[in-house]
Parts: sequence; C-alpha cells; structure tokens
Amino acid sequence: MTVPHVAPAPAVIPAQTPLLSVRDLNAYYGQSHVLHGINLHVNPGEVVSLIGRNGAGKTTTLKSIMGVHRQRTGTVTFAGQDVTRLPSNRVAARGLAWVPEERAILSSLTVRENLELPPTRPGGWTSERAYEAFPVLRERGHHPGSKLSGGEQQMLAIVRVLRSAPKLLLLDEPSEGLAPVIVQHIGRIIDDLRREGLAVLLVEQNLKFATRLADRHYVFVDGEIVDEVRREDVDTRHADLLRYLSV
Ligand SMILES: Nc1ncnc2c1ncn2[C@@H]1O[C@H](COP(=O)(O)OP(=O)(O)OP(=O)(O)O)[C@@H](O)[C@H]1O
Repeated sequence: MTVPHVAPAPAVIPAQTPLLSVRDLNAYYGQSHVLHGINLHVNPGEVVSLIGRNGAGKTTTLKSIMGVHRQRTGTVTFAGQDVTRLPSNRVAARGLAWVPEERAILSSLTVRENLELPPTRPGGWTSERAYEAFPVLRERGHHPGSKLSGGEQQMLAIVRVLRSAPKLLLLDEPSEGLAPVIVQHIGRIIDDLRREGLAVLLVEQNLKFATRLADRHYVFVDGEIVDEVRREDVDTRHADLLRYLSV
C-alpha cells in the first residue's frame, strides 16, 4: 500500500522578540518634561537610528535606557528582563554598552591603559582585536587620552566597551566632528559588528551615515517619535528625512 504524501504542517514562526523594548518612556529634568511617551524596540542583530534636531530628546532616551538618567517613567525591557529599576552598572552587566557623546575615555591614562582597564568577558574584544580594527590605536599606545584626536578618542571609546562582549551597543553621535575618512572607517567597523550579530542603537544627525548603516530610523521631534522609516523606504522618504533634520 502506498502511503499518500502528506505535506508537513507549516512551521509556526514565532514573532521576533525584541532585544530591547522601551514602552511609554517619559523623562524630566526638574519641572521640564522632555520625553513624551517614547515607544521603540531593537531586534537582535538590528541597527536602529534615532534621528532628529538638536534637543529633540535622543540623548536623553539613551541615558534613560541605560539608567543614567533616573527622572523618568515607563519600562525598559532588555533580553526579556525588566531593567527599568536597575542601576546603570547592572544594566551594563546585562549586555548593554553605551558610548556617550563626550566619549568616555580616561584622559590622563594612555591608550593602552584605557584599553586594558575594563575587564574582558568571554567573546569580548581583546586589545589585539582593537589594534587590528583601528591600527592607529597601536601607534598611539603610549599617548595619553587627552592628546588624541576626536576620531582616535571615538575609536578608543568604542573598543573599550566592546571588551565586555555587549549584546547591544548604544552610540551617541559617533560621527560628530570627525573627518569623512574616519567616519567611513567607523561605519565599516559597525557593519562588521552587525555581521557578528551585535545590535546597535545609534543617535545621529549625519543622515548619510545613519542611512548607510541602519535598518530602521525613528524620527524624534520635541521629545516624541513622530515617524519610523525602514531602510527600503529611505529613498522615497529622503525629502521627509531631510525636512525633519533641517533647522
Ligand atoms: N542636564 C539637563 N538639564 C536640563 N535640560 C536638559 C539637560 N539635558 C538636556 N536637556 C533638555 O532636554 C531636551 C532633550 O535634550 P537631548 O540632549 O536629549 O536632545 P538630543 O536630541 O540628544 O539633542 P543633542 O543632539 O543636542 O544632544 C532638550 O530640550 C534639552 O535642552
């Protein structure tokens, strides 16, 4: 007897669980209410940008996610766990790494000391990997952080946090004030990191840089997200994006 061929039941594809989820985030500086109900998410391995004019609330959003800015309400969920109430060092220990706009490096220590100070975790970047990615850091190994160019400081700030093998990297205006060739180099490193599965949440005013890298863009205006643009729609929405950023 021949057994009739029965097509296998279609696999149930579960909806992707975001790596980071921010729900109804409101933030304040004293009496000033600066974020108004921010909702956003980042999927595993995704590069997402926050774009908008100066003062729109992008940096405050990153600080609120990290738990550095505490005057806020709402929920931050990371890797399935509510991290809203955790102090920032414990948020970081869960796998979130933040490179602030002011590039937190230790200016009195040398490049090598800056690199070697943060403990490495399994899978985190070694100094050797950092030097391979940014050879100039090897050349500047004995220079104090204060003597580095803006681009070198940005490179150092990024590789320092990669020692902890984060799952999500928060970058605040990594291209700001840097020469185009350095911006391109940093862009290539972010591409490499994405290929290895690292998710990135990027604050940018440089639209060219942001649209080259990011899979999705959230547009901030006056403390609210007013639009979301996917990579495949960037060309048709380009004029809108420029308008959002123009002053
Ligand atoms: N320490 C602070 N005290 C009071 N108000 C602040 C403080 N930091 C930011 N703000 C205000 O909060 C609002 C959001 O600022 P935020 O820095 O988050 O914006 P942004 O989009 O990141 O802009 P930028 O690119 O200029 O950093 C702005 O109105 C800003 O003036």
